[in-house]
Amino acid sequence: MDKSVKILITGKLHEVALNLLNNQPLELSVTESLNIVYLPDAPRDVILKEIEDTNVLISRSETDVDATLLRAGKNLRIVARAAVGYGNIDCDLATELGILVVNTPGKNTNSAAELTIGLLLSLLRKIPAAHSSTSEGGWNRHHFTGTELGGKTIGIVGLGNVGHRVAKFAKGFDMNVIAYDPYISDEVFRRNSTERKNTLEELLAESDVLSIHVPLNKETKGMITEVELKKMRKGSYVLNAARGGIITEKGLLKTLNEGYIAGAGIDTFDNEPKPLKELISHPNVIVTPHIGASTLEAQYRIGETIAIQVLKALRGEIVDYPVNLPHVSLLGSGDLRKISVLTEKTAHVAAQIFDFHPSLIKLNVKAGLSKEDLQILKLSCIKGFLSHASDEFVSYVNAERLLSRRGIQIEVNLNNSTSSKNEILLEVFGSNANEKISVGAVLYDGQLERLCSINDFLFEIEPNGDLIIMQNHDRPGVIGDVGSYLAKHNVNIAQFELSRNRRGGMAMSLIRIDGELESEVISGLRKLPNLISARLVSGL
Ligand SMILES: NC(=O)c1ccc[n+]([C@@H]2O[C@H](COP(=O)([O-])OP(=O)(O)OC[C@H]3O[C@@H](n4cnc5c(N)ncnc54)[C@H](O)[C@@H]3O)[C@@H](O)[C@H]2O)c1
Ligand SMILES: O=C(O)[C@H](O)COP(=O)(O)O
Repeated sequence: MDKSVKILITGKLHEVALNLLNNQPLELSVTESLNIVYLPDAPRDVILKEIEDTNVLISRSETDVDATLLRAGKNLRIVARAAVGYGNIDCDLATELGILVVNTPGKNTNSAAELTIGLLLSLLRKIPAAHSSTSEGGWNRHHFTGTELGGKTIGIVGLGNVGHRVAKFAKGFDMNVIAYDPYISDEVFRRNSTERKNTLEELLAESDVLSIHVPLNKETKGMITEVELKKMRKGSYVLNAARGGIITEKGLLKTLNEGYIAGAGIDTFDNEPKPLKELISHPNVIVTPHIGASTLEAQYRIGETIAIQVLKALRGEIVDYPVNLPHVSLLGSGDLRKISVLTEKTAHVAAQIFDFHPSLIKLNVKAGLSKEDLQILKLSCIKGFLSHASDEFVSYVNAERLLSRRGIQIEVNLNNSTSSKNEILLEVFGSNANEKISVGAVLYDGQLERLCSINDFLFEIEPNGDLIIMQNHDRPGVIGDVGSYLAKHNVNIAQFELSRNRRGGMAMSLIRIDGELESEVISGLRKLPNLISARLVSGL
């Protein structure tokens, strides 16, 4: 079977990304071979064809990762946006399909903020027009009289990474900086020494320059129309290096034509790569072709980050910049990662040993973790539990959604303990009082994993490879019969653990085997004398 992972890249990436993917560093190496298909600027029909057997898509703003593309990507597991804005990705559908979306926030902040200031200086000092005129032999010193930045007020909409950096640069030019961002605390405004405006209207009324730095989404689409622009003072300027569509181009063009807005600097448009002709050719408009992130430095940082995100995700590790991983604080803690892996394995065992319809899962964890960490354990538990029973791809992304669709509740309890022995007890309940199973596991010293109980039976077995779980009457000869039977079928036993409730009573055995087991071997095992049940627990 071909185990290679196909990575389709549809935007231009810095070579550092390709180098990292091609020569994975030891600590990030993945077991599967990677088949990297690099098609920057590929037309849509080519992408639609290539996506069919793609597992990882790495894209930039020119690729619309819409429902058509996502649904065509039957094997798609990761969409990696090599930048910040993911308005061009149908994240809801990606979540529904269990596809992880990652991006690289903060890696192009400086470049986008510098371009914004570049547009502002160009606009107020008429640099592009002065350059064209002078390079054509003109010397029109009076025609190019401009306006200073110093003393003017810049109104920033969205005081996130880029907005905050633009504010910092603007202060360097002695501008007054005001900002509108209802989603951040007063503390952030204080830290940035930026004056908060509680409404967009207030901000518009006081700004000489309006600079947009919000993401494009349902709320921000069309948030600045002709009406909002007319709330600014006549002769004001507008900058948009965030996303086309936040300012309506029709409204902007109208106010420019009326001479109400004195000029605009625009890097991002409604219809890229074919923006509105009247807007880009307007004499008071300065335009660039969405190059806010296009610097060597930003592209290096983005390339490095996106390759690492993809490798981490392929290794099943927690990524640093998930877009659609719900409520998970971004964790790097080794202990948490190891406990979550063991939780997933414990849930995977539990999912293979009950004979009733589960209605409630209780995950009890004894470890030195914080309350926030419980979310990742919860997702690991669901992932381990459902991946056995579901044909759907179960990931950290869609785990909660898939569980609730099955009507199963989950409860996670933490007993905070700083002991070197971390304990996991997973209980699964059905709707009748007698329907309950439990599986316990322990992580010793942050590294030694052991499965330590199933219901009332105690063990100490490594949860790796395939396990046979067998119940039998505690009578002489059972172990011998099972050993000979497995040997006859060429099955090598790596570990055998027997536990019984009382002498001559019931016993349970866990047998860790090397290699894979044919299902007929398990059926045959069940027919041995004194055997009550035998199941194979695989995929650990
Ligand atoms: N031109 C380019 O090449 C380029 C480069 C980088 C970023 N961008 C774009 O710039 C935008 C900002 O990027 P960022 O890295 O600063 O993102 P960010 O997430 O750090 O900041 C966005 C800010 O907008 C605020 N916000 C959201 N909705 C708002 C609303 N309705 N009203 C007011 N504030 C609101 C958020 O609270 C947040 O503080 C994004 O759209 C991004 O795609 C463009
Ligand atoms: O959202 C972003 O980060 C910028 O718009 C840059 O996107 P791009 O470099 O993929 O065009």
